[in-house]
Amino acid sequence: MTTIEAAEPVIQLKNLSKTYGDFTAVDRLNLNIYPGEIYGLLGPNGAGKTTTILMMLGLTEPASGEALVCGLDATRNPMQVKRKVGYMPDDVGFYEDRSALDNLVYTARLNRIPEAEARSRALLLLERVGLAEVAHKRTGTFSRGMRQRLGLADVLIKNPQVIILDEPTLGIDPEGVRELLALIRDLSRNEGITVLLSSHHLHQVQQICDRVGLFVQGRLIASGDIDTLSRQLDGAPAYRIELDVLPWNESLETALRGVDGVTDVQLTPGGGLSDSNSPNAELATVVVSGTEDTTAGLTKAVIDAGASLFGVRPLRYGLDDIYHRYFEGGESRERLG
Ligand SMILES: Nc1ncnc2c1ncn2[C@@H]1O[C@H](COP(=O)(O)OP(=O)(O)OP(=O)(O)O)[C@@H](O)[C@H]1O
Repeated sequence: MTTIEAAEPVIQLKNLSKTYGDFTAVDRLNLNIYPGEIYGLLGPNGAGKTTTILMMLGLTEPASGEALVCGLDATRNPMQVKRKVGYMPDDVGFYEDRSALDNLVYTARLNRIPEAEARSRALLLLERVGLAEVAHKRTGTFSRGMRQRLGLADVLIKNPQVIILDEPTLGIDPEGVRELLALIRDLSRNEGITVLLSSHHLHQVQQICDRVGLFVQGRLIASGDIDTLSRQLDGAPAYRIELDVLPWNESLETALRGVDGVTDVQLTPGGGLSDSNSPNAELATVVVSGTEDTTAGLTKAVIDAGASLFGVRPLRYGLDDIYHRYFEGGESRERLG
């Protein structure tokens, strides 16, 4: 158990299911999200992300199971949950003919924040999300990126413990995405806010989330940090290490294959580099896959074989690799289920 997991979860989903007629949109979902975490719910369109979020907010009733948010059952206490949770839907609505400031003050009023405090808080938040200069402009003139930043200010006005963001980066240009993600990360790190965000953008999720859940056809097929996810890859080797060695021969290959934890050794095609000290010899670059970090064993094997080691580079699986393996491999998905 990590330190973060020693704390009480802020969000606890227990065997949560949702059906529409015969169709199961969310299937026995179990998930804990801990204080201050940024958790990414990652999945393709129709996977059930929005339905799950709506159940956490008490906006749609589960067929079975429980959604506890800040210790409250969301289905039974939607109003109390609403006070503690800021929710930003994928398309945030504002009064288009009113200014950014007016919109925020209006939300503050709805949340029973006293008038004087509402205005100062709104101005502070506009500053925080980089919209201070357009505070008095009508939101109808705002770009998608500006609207999302205003949406973030809008959910923050009531000082929530948790923010839930549904596809927050949808339709924003790359620079806008970068700014919004930096802002979300900053909020989490500096203010201890717990963040759940849904997305189908792998790279974005990978940049800011502490943990990620892969959601497919209503089921969470894997959850964890990037390293844990890669280890869960249905027995596939989680570690790859690139080595530059000289000379490359069969006995060195056998030695490397014999190291504990090694599952494969592949010579990189065209990976040979000239060694400046012996121009006639070529450095070989090999990729060694394994179920664990085999660096120490590989280094020893190269030296014991009388060869020279010129480079060792760990290659990590990106979330992209992981995502595609899960999403493409129907067969392995079955086995995981
Ligand atoms: N009110 C509804 N009635 C019937 N089916 C629904 C309803 N709401 C959602 N669904 C279905 O449930 C499944 C999950 O939908 P959901 O919107 O939760 O997915 P999602 O992962 O959020 O996808 P997206 O990224 O497209 O929003 C989809 O197949 C959708 O068609």
